[in-house]
Amino acid sequence: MSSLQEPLGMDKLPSLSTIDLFRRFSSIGCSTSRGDTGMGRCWTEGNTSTSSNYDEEDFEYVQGVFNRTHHARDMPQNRNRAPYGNRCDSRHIANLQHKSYCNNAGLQNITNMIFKGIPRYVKIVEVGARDGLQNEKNMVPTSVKIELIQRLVSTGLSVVEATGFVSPKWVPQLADAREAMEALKNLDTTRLPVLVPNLKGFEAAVAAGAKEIAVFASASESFSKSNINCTIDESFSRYRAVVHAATKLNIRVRGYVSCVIGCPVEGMISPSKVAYVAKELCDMGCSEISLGDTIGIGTPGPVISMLGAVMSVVPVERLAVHFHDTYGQSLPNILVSLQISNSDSVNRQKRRVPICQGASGNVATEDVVYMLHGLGIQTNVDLGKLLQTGEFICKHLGRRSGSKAAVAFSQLMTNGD
Ligand SMILES: CC(C)(COP(=O)([O-])OP(=O)([O-])OC[C@H]1O[C@@H](n2cnc3c(N)ncnc32)[C@H](O)[C@@H]1OP(=O)([O-])[O-])[C@@H](O)C(=O)NCCC(=O)NCCSC(=O)C[C@@](C)(O)CC(=O)[O-]
Repeated sequence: MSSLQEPLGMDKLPSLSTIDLFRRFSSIGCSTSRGDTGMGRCWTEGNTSTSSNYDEEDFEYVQGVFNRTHHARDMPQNRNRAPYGNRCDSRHIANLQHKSYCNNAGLQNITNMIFKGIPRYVKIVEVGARDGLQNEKNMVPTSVKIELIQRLVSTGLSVVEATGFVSPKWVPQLADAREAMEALKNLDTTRLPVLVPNLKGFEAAVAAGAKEIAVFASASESFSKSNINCTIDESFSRYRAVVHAATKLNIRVRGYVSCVIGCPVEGMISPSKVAYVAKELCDMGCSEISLGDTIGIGTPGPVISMLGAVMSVVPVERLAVHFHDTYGQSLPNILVSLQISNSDSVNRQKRRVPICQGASGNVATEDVVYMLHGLGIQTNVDLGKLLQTGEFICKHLGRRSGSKAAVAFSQLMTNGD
């Protein structure tokens, strides 16, 4: 998760502040549902109630229509809350957003039209503990990594990539992979894949108790050589051996493709090259192919072209996307990926289960979950807990949260009282 990085360009936001934007956005729903205006009142409803329950409206997006349901929900009465505590819980935020849509007929029609076909559930593969931490200059203590993963698991995430069994000479930050896996061996409710570059890494991963692995190829020849010291075709030979060994042990293998949009050395990468690498990984037995915009150069147009090419050779239900946020494009890229992977024109026969990967070290998973919940898309992730987890790791790294959702929420907390 990428609360690890400083927010990109937060100091260059337009004059309208985040809180003002949020107030404007949410006030439609607040005013019509309770005859009140402004965010402050909306927050107060759930938190100053003297009753232990309050009525809550849920909206479910089913086949192009938002359905409204009522239910009572326990609410704590204590207003001394954690920074991203109860008032920022994801259901509450999602409700506010749904109210905004649903209480305005025009907006609702537009939403239904634009998001027709968007999935109701998105699986998030969290990669912060590996992709986020691998580039940290200062060594992060193993105990902090372990606590980070435990906290991520407690948010409800079903897959948390834990570490990598790569060369410690190349990636010193992950030199403690064995110790980390040892400490996590009892976390059997959650899948904890680990990155593996070759058979040596695979053997070390299995010995440390890994039950799922990920191999990583590239669509750029130059990136392959600089990252794993071999050509793309050589990497296929290595990975075939790894997948073969993994299959014998019933170990699931994910396959990454890096540089799916562009490469720092080669420039733009052709969609057909990405499709070729993705298909090779798929054919050798990778159960899921994660398409990585490693340098975050993608925008929705090229992403659509790339996905179009890949989906013509790999079943869409086996695809995941992994966007870095270098130029602030990750959220639109995720959204457009979900839309195209569910579009009627893609495949009318199969039930599609698109997967979104919260790419770490860059886009914050908090921001992804915030966006998805705002659209009524389920993730199983508790946004409040995720924000606290982001705060935890940022504190250890000695930096501000890079999550825009976290920044927005802390401003809301300050202004809401
Ligand atoms: C692939 C290698 C190992 C080749 O590294 P090499 O130096 O070419 O390997 P070698 O076979 O010549 O061996 C050199 C030494 O490394 C050892 N070695 C060999 N393999 C291992 C291993 N698995 N674990 C530990 N040690 C290993 C080996 O035993 C030997 O030790 P020595 O005899 O000198 O003492 C190296 O280049 C490497 O580890 N690369 C990984 C780099 C990395 O992790 N990069 C970040 C991944 S992020 C990414 O790719 C993108 C992604 C996935 O996040 C998606 C996206 O963002 O788009």
